[in-house]
Amino acid sequence: MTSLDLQTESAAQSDYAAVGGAPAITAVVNRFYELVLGDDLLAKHFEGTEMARLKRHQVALVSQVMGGPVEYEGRELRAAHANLGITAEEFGAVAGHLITALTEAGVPSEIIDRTVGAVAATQPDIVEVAAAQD
Ligand code: HEM
Repeated sequence: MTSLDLQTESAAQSDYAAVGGAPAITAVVNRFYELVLGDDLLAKHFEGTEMARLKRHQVALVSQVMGGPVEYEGRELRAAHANLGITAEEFGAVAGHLITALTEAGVPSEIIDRTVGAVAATQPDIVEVAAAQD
């Protein structure tokens, strides 16, 4: 197979398939929450959250964003994050942990860019506290 064949093949498959499907995305999401819960800025938001359910929803959401045959059926993101008082800084920290988890898993940077771009677009639904104006 020539390198051109390889390119054509990879362009034709979804990011979901390219990174290794459900097992790979589940591993990334597990690592992502390890990083989030280990971050003092963020951990307080997850006290009392049922993490198994949250991870299931997050796997479905990331899988869908990556073009996988999985449909996210959790709550609307705006409703799920209402009244949590999430700041722009916290949102940025969470996005950073997602980038770290994807990078550690060896996901190619262009797929990381697409995935994080889609996740970043959810910011208006999730952030309730604008960045400090100083
Ligand atoms: C970066 C973009 C984010 C995405 C794509 C995202 C996605 C999700 C999803 C899919 C759920 C599950 C909704 C459901 O249970 O139906 C959820 C719940 C939750 N998220 Fe996020 N989230 C993001 C950012 C954040 C941030 C920045 C925080 C706080 C630091 C946060 C805190 C939470 C909490 C505490 C819950 C559980 C709410 C509950 O069950 O009561 N999320 N999120």
